[in-house]
Amino acid sequence: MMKELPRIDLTSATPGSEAERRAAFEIDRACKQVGFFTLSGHGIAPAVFEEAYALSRAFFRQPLDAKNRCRLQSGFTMAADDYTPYGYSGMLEENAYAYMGRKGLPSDYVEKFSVGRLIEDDGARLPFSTDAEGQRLRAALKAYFRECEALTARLTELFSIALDLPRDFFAKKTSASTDSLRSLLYPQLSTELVNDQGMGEHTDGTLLTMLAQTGPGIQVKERGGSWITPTLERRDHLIVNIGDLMARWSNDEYVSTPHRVVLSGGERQSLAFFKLANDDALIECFPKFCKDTPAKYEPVVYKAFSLQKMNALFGVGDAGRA
Ligand SMILES: O=C(O)CCC(=O)C(=O)O
Ligand SMILES: [Fe+2]
Repeated sequence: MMKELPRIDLTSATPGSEAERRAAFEIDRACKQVGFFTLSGHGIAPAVFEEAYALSRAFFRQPLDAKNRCRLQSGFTMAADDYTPYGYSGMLEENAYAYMGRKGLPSDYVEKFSVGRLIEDDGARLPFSTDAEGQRLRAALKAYFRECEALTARLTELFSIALDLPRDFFAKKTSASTDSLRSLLYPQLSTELVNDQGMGEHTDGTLLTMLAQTGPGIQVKERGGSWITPTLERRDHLIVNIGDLMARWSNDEYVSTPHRVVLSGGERQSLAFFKLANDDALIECFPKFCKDTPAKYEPVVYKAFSLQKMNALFGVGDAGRA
């Protein structure tokens, strides 16, 4: 039984180096085994994480009516089917089980503040407060978002090496993806709460997810069914997992592993970055994984693949929202 996640260190993994090939091979193995690994040596400065945590925490500490002013009216930025959320969402507003199409299960004890690619445009109208604190939060989340974009670009190059694909394969498939970043605050477990569910068991719909955390809380269900609680040696290390999109693309050779968050003795913050694909990207079994075995899935355009899940989460169609 696995106790900890595989660890990948990128310190010497410069493009073209032997260390890069080794890291690609280790990532490949981790994705087949558990679909999760921890990441160090990635080059994001500790201060970038700490700014994002500190300013998010200051935001969440405000009274509810101040936080409620930082919501998008529609909940979304553009058309009704554009599910890039921006701004605040409160405790028990979302339900990770519903996202999985499972009805009647408890909602999540977590507060979130979300941004997407529009954060890179300083002129974009986004639901931050206009005071100095609001603008500092915006700058901190922008800085972290940009680091996440750069790092996932590097990680997807490692995937392309592992998968015998051209180095720029994923860059082309993700050039206009509606990636998002969510800053999360989980409350301390207390007798006022009806359960210890920070986030119900789910898989991510993503290509990749990168998670930073201030302390343990996420639990990963390994293939045997037992739960691993990963710990990080340092607050600037990351937990990376692949999502349903990568699982499907790899003919399920890579696993999109269920995970959940359990509340405990202290408050916990996390930063979750979700890397997606272009709406028109064709998701068709990587040649490496359908040489000897037939492709399990029909080719699908990413937009069609993702809408089904998002409709369930946001209560469109019959999946409902708890
Ligand atoms: O906050 C965490 O630790 C996990 C969040 C997560 O799994 C998600 O948002 O999909
Ligand atoms: Fe998740």
